[in-house]
Amino acid sequence: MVSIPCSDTLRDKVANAVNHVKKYSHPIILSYVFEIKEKDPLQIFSSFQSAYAGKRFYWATPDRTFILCGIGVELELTTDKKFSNRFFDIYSKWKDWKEHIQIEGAHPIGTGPLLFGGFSFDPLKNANSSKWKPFHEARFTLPSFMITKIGRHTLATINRVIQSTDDINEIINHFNTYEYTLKKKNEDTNSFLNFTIKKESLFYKKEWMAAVEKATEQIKQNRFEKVVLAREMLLEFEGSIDIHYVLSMLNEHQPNCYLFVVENEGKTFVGATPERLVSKRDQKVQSACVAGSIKRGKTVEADEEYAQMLLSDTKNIHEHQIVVKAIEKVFREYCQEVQLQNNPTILKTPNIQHLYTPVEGTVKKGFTLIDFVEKLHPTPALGGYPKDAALAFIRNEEPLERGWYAAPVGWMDDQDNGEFVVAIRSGLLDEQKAYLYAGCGIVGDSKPEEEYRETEIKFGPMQHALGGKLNEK
Ligand SMILES: C=C(O[C@@H]1C=C(C(=O)O)C=C[C@H]1O)C(=O)O
Ligand SMILES: [Mg+2]
Repeated sequence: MVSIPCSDTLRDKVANAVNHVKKYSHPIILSYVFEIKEKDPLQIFSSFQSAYAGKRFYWATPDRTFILCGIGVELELTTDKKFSNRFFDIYSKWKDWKEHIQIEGAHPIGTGPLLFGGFSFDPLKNANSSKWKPFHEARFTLPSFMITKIGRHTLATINRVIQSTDDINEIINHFNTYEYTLKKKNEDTNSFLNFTIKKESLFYKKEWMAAVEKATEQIKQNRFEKVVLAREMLLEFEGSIDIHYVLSMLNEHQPNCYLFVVENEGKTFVGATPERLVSKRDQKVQSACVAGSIKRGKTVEADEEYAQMLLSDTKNIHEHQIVVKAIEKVFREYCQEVQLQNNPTILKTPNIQHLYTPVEGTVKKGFTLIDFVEKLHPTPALGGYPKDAALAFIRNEEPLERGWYAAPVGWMDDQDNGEFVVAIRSGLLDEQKAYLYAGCGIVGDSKPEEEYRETEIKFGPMQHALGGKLNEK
């Protein structure tokens, strides 16, 4: 098992790093990667609750074969730039840092210095509250240390930003302390539901239904083809929400979904989404068209019947094809080879089933992960089509602030690998309050009552993880 080198070698590395800082007048990120005994990242997440609450992140892929658990904030990059500039501003800040990174130890993709964070859905939406303010238009952090689970392997990364004025002994101490912390046995942590829902508020039902009606009229007048309208639910609690409990519930009850948690001091954005926006590993990029929905059946037969109904439903197919067309267009432009199947299949999560078309490609030289994020977001699965007309409609008619809901959340490393999901089936936890979000794609033949029912199903996973009911199937 590889470990942090003995202190003499470590001293040399640190001295080298300090020289680099002086030579280039720029701080450096020194990153150590080493394998540790198999550990449960959920347990690690919770064992740092008291010392690092507000400074953690968590990420798991739908099959849970790739998990990140980040602790502490070594570096924070934020931007309040509007439009596409929020993407490129973050990218250029990270690019500056990329010239000043030293990594020690074998570091497979997903280890070493990587940023975790996300972007706002729409910087042009007027914010009437300060609910999302600490999240900025984009915010990414480099963790002080991180656990990466790849299959059965558990790797640890310790990062340190070294400034020219830093003391060498203190830096060495940083690495040794975290190495000790990561290797020691974690206490078993179980959390129990010790917070209960006091009040559930749903806002603006009438206004929302009217907005759906208005959208269908405008679609029939060919002003646009599709728009996604979302709703907000506020849950108020007796006792403080325990994020470890919520995450454990999502982990257990939402297989087939990505898990993400972004802590930001007192606020936490958390969700279990089935929808990948884009992943890039070396030159391979993947995205997914997820749009068109139907409930789960109570029996295997009923479930299959619903799936077949969805696969042949013209309204849902139309809703889905708009997304396929838009994502395919981006891939054809930015990739040299594109693979996608002609017809959607079914993606099932415990609460709902969706039409699903995965898209894959090999990126053309010169395009980056952030280029894809910028160009894809929001896909017509979350915004609509055409993009600008749909966004304008959402801005004017949707009675809520989306913040980071339905926006890209994920990670990126220094070699342009990374993955972003579409942050749906999610909520913003703020002490004794949780704001949950759910939306649905409106097309010409959408019926307000049916779409309303679809959002109720989509609130289900977060409601349940917070101690509320699991939607009846
Ligand atoms: C907007 C949401 O979901 C999106 C809308 C869907 C639909 O309308 O069929 C399906 C999947 C998602 O792309 C949400 O869950 O909040
Ligand atoms: Mg729908």
